Amino acid sequence: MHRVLISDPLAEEGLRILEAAEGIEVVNTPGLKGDELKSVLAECDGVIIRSGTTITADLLQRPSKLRVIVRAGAGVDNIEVPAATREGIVVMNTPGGNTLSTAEHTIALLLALSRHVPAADLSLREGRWDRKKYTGSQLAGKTLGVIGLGRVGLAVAKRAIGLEMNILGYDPFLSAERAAELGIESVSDPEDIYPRADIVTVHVPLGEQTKGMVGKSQMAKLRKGAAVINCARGGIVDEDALLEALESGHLSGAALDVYSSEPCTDSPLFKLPNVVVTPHLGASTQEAQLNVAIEAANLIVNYLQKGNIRFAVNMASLEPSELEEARRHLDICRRLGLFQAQLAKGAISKATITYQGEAAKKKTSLLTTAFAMGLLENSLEEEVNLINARVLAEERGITIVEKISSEHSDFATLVRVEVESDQGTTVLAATTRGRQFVRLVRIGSYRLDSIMDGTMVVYVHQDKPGLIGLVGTVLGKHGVNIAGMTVGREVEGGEATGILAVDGVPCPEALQEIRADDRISAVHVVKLPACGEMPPSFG
Ligand SMILES: NC(=O)C1=CN([C@@H]2O[C@H](COP(=O)(O)OP(=O)(O)OC[C@H]3O[C@@H](n4cnc5c(N)ncnc54)[C@H](O)[C@@H]3O)[C@@H](O)[C@H]2O)C=CC1
Ligand SMILES: O=C(O)CCC(=O)C(=O)O
Repeated sequence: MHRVLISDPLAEEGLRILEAAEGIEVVNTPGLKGDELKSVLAECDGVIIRSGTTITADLLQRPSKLRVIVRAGAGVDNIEVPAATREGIVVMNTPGGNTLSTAEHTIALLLALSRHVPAADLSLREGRWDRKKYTGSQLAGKTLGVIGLGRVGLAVAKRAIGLEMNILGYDPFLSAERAAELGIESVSDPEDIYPRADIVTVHVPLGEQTKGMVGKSQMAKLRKGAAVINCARGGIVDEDALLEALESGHLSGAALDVYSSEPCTDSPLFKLPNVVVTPHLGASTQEAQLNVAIEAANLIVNYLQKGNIRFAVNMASLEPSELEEARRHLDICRRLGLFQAQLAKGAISKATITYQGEAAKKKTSLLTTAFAMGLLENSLEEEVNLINARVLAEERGITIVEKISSEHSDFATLVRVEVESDQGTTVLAATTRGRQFVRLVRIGSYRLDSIMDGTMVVYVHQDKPGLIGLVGTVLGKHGVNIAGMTVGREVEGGEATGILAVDGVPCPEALQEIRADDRISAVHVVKLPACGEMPPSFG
């Protein structure tokens, strides 16, 4: 049974999906905080949050069962994503479900601001017929500066074009050509927006680079009488600088849906009549809440039931069909990692993974993570998975380099790994056989062909008659049955490598006896999962 905590209010339709899902137990207790939240989280496999819950590193500390965090919404700034990644917890969001509602709310604030709707409303309710005081400004013909032209920013721009506004935009990922097609004049430096805009609206995620991006110097560049809207995240517009610019009369107004600390019920900005405020309502429509709740519920159910990952913010997402396609290669890479970990001597400092043929066309960053997972999974106390393996490798000073080779090889698909340690370099290469088997086709300079399955005895010996028999005899004497054998050599009479697939794990005495023969220079036992056996994160 997988337990899922709902820690913020979620639309009924999402709850119903969770309750109907097989093997899912729902813990619907919005509003938990501090230690109580931590102890409930530790007993849950997954959690669905909105903006009311902040997931800190402390809440994620092991021991905890938590494997997945789903944000029913777009912004993940209320989750310490690097800490989740470190603990192997996948973080997913539901982008798109609340885009239109948030864009509409931005337009609502834009209109309310330009026509003083909240102040005029209050004044009339208080018995004043003040028509002159609330003379506004027309939006048609004005310039709206849009910073961040992703889903919400573009939807805002499209709607503002409908209001006959001119749009000046900046987003590092939107080309000038595409912007022009959409009727947006794009600039290559956001600083160019401020002197030309009548109103600036931000639609970027909150992060190191965007925190305070509309600050004192940007406000100074704005024309006198300009206005600012923040419907993205508190802190992107510097609240102190905004207050100063409004109080000095340099800015004519501001509209805010989000605050640097939430909930926020007391701010000097709330005392200014030319500031329109709402309590983080951008996504608060029935439609948006329905969309994100259904999407969040489906994401968590599919992950917990089938291992499917979509909209992950801390790993490459794979559609179920892509995952099915990638599984064989994930399996090759993890097995190479497991093999390397048992073969390489000394402290590993670098691993270079080269993809050739079919492998080169896959999501290689994910395959590389599968290799790192295999390399570390038997050495560390903590769970190593497709989310945290690269971070854990980095933490241990292992540099992982990924290469794509267009060279022709004898195999339709080939993954080669070269692991460097303080005691030398180990090279392995593998390919597939059929849908289920992984074939090791190279160890160091030896070419061979061995199925990477179960327990294997790998030894390096002089290429002389009788040595394979000797190893077999010793293993037989110690009750170890040999199920298969492969030998690879460079030149006749030189050194060769043998791999025996064995039915049991040889005891230390048997290995000692084999090592005692000075014609055998190395013996290793490598234990791999049975063919086809894969971890849950491979789907
Ligand atoms: N008020 C509310 O209730 C809601 C607020 N939001 C906020 O709006 C933000 C945007 O949401 P979406 O449009 O769905 O995200 P998105 O990911 O589709 O768009 C964000 C855009 O910002 C751009 N960007 C990033 N750094 C930038 C920078 N330094 N300068 C200019 N552009 C930059 C990105 O290239 C991207 O195109 C979210 O991160 C969230 O914080 C989203 C939904 C509801
Ligand atoms: O959860 C909410 O209602 C807020 C939505 C939001 O801010 C987001 O999706 O980023």
